[in-house]
Order: sequence, then C-alpha cells, then structure tokens
Amino acid sequence: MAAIYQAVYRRASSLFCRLHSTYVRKMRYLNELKEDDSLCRQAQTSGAFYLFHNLSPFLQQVGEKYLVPQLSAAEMKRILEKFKETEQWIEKSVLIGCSDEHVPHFALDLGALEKSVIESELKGSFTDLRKALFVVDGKDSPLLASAQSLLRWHDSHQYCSKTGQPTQKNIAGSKRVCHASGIIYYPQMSPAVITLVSDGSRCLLARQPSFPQGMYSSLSGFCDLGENVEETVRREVAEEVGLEVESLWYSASQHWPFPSSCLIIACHAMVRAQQAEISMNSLELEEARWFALEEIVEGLKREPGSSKQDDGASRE
Ligand SMILES: NC(=O)c1ccc[n+]([C@@H]2O[C@H](COP(=O)([O-])OP(=O)(O)OC[C@H]3O[C@@H](n4cnc5c(N)ncnc54)[C@H](O)[C@@H]3O)[C@@H](O)[C@H]2O)c1
Ligand SMILES: [Mg+2]
Repeated sequence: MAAIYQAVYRRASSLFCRLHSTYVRKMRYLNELKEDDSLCRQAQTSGAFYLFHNLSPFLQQVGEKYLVPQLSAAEMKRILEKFKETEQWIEKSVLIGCSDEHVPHFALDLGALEKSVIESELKGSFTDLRKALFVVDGKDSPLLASAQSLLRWHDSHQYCSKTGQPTQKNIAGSKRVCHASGIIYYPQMSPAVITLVSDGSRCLLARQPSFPQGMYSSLSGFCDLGENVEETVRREVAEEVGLEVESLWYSASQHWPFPSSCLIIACHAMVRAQQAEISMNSLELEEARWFALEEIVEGLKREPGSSKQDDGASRE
C-alpha cells in the first residue's frame, strides 16, 4: 500500500514540476514563505543575506567592478558573534526574493552595529544607494532598490498609528501587526507618473532646483488620491508647464526608491503644436523648455558625471 502511495506521490510531484515553470514554482515558494512564519524561520538558516547599514547597501569593489555580495547564514553568524550579538538578529531580516533553486534572499540592516568593523571584516563599504545604483551591475539595481524600500518601511512603521503600541513584523517582513488593535500594516508605495510631452516634433524637458548641473528630465508627479493615471498626467502637465494634454499613452513602469518607495508609471503625452507655449510653475521647476531631436541625441552622447556636480547625490 505504502509503495502505491509513494508511486502516486512521485507521479504527482513530477507532474507539478512539469506543469509549472521555474518562475511559477519560485513565486509559489516565496508566497509560502510570506504566509508561514516557521517555514520562513527555517529558510533563514540556509538563506543568503544582503547587508545594509542605515539603508546604505554593502558593496565590494573588485577591480573596476562593484559587486553586491551575498553572505551565507554561517557568515552572518560569524559577523554577529564578533559583536557578541545573538543570531536573533537574523530575524530582523526581510525576505526580498529567491534563486531559481529556491535559496531564499534576505536583506538585513546592521545600522545599530559599528560600520567600520563590518567594513574591514568583510572588505567592502556601505555606499549611499543613489551612488550604488550608478556603479553596480544593472541586474542588481532593482534588488537594492526594493530591499532598501522594504527596510525603510519597517524602520518607519515600528508603531501603530492608531494605538501608539509597537508593531511586530512577520518573519518574512511582508507585513506588521499591532496586537493591541489587530491592525495589519502592509508595505506601502506611492504611485507617481513620469511623462515625456511632445508637440509632434520636439519634446519637453525640465529641471528641478535639486537636480545636478546639466540634468534635465521629463515631467513627473505623484498621483493624488482618487486619480487614475491619465488624470495625474493631465494635471501634472497643466500644473508644472501650463499645457493641456491632447492624448496620452502608457509606456513602462518601475519601482523607484526615492524619496521613498514609489511605483513610477511612464507615459507619452501629446500637446497641440499651435498651443505649445510653456508657462512654467517656478515653485516646482527651475527651467522647462522644448528640445529638438538633434539636441536630445547630442545630450545622450554626454558621459554621466561629465558635468562638475553630477555625482548623482542630489538626483531625484
Ligand atoms: N527618474 C527621473 O529622472 C526622475 C525625475 C524626476 C522625478 N522623479 C521621481 O518622480 C517622483 C515624483 O517627483 P516630483 O518631485 O516630480 O513630484 P511632484 O511634482 O508631485 O512634487 C513633489 C511634491 O509633491 C508632494 N507629494 C505628494 N504626494 C507625495 C508622496 N507620496 N511622496 C512625496 N511627496 C509627495 C510633496 O509636497 C512634494 O514636495 C519622485 O519619486 C521622484 O523621485 C524621477
Ligand atoms: Mg514634479
């Protein structure tokens, strides 16, 4: 009987593997880790850890490259022992993904421990996220951005906004609960739009006062409560440059960690060439003007950092 059961089980598991792609199995596994504290606690013992210090990610320079190292649970234990800290620290970490082989990835902020000791122990440095995003491999950027956003959210949601009592995170860090009121808090992000406005032959770019010298960007703005994406694009273009959008369409979207977690929705918008006179809102913008295609092509040829203040430090 047991042999039949085993055969049926093996057949069912191989069917599951064949029916579901690596991606589907990975997403289901991550979802299980978020829902099941004991499974996630177990996963931490074999996980890989990305380190942060006061929200700055840990990088290692190898030759010209900047790597984002993953530490094993054993290496984490060794580092924490240096500080006479217990492994309980590991429970402060948050789940940020997993490999195709289901090795779970966690992020942990060691901001309460001496930065220089960790840096010299691990031969690397904690680097401001804006600078890190300019130097790491492109595939690591989304990971650093979303890990920092999640760590930032936990750091600023330690207390229930209704009762004032401490909130507790689940092991994965996908939510926090106030046990006094039963309120569950989920990580938040703010939707925002970024819009390339065109009059058919030129496109409109602008500068905020905080931008590094020489940097222009398309218009952006946060969605107001109750607005859809189209309404936000029309309002922001009207508010910032005094133009009426005639038509618009969605282009792409990405998570953006500044000033804190945003979902940036990129759109194209057209205005009538006959009504393209800019009336800039100088409370928000320092400069806004139309650019011809040749100017954009020329500008894109410039190396990042070629202007004196362009270190990305004040970039939005
Ligand atoms: N990638 C880029 O080139 C680029 C360029 C510009 C802006 N951005 C991003 O676009 C987003 C919108 O930026 P913006 O400055 O144009 O917005 P904005 O035009 O809506 O103006 C910012 C102001 O909106 C208010 N605001 C409303 N909701 C807010 C929220 N959830 N968070 C913070 N402020 C809020 C604040 O008063 C803030 O000063 C930001 O995340 C910014 O970092 C990206
Ligand atoms: Mg704006």
